[in-house]
Amino acid sequence: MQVLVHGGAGSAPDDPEGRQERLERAADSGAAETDPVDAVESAVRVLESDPRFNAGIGSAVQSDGAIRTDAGLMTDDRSVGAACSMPGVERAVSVARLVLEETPHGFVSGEHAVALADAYGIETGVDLWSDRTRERWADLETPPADDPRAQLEWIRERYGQSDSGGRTNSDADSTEPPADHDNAGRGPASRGPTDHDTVGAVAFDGEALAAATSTGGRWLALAGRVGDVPQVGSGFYCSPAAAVSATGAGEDIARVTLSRRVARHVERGRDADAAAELALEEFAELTGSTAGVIAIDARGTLGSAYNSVAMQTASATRRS
Ligand SMILES: NC(=O)C[C@H](N)C(=O)O
Repeated sequence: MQVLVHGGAGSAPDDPEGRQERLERAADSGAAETDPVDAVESAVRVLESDPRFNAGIGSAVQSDGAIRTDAGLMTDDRSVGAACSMPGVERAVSVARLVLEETPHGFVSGEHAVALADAYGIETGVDLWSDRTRERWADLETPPADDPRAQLEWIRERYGQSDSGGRTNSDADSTEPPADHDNAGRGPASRGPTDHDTVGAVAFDGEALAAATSTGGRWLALAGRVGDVPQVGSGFYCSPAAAVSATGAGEDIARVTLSRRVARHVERGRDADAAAELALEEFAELTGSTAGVIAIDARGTLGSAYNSVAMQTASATRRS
């Protein structure tokens, strides 16, 4: 089994070594499985349970103060499962798998996805807050949780343009270096320190492929916002040619269906690495935005590309 994982495209992360270790552990855990679906689920779960990543525990907080998780999973026979907007669900990837395996649907949302998870024994009601997200949220002057207009006003200037500390665009561009100075002067989508950290995995056992992506979305997003991650072809995709997982500015990834683009380039003859590079170039040209992708093709070639400051990846291979 070959497994490649990512820990999100974005700014330079805190504790890169600790995160890298966890990514290696996730890849190893996936490679120990004998089925690619088990492999991507297992790898993603290792990352969802780690508060340093924006998936499961430690996920981003939406404008009403709630944390909602999203995930998508796909196999090379084009079976798809996705679930979104799930408060209290750490193992979003397992709910995506449940949708794929147990329902005639491809995508289930919100309270119904949570109820479905609960009915099938996936833990719900989990406290997804980490110390880091609690502190960051407490530092913000937040709008009333029951006023969507006030929330929209509040996020309008902040979403994708400032970090979770609420600095404005002009603050971030000022000569005074912000705390996360690694981000200063970069594209808007790279500024939020917790805007990276979405997680994903792709796996290949020599015959079959699978892809999965899981996230808490992005900081300073309107309550109920759903990004690319659970949208098939955008945050994840798998065809007989390649399995792909994407990360980055979700609205921009979705409008160019970034993951599908990578698989299409493999279908037309490129290997996973060249396909990832090419799709990301197209993405950057079309949107001017920031993202990253990982991919594995049906020859077992691994690929990755990103145009953010950082995107950590890890891979593992285990012969069965
Ligand atoms: N960090 C991320 O990758 C965020 C994710 N793509 C979203 O927009 O929800």
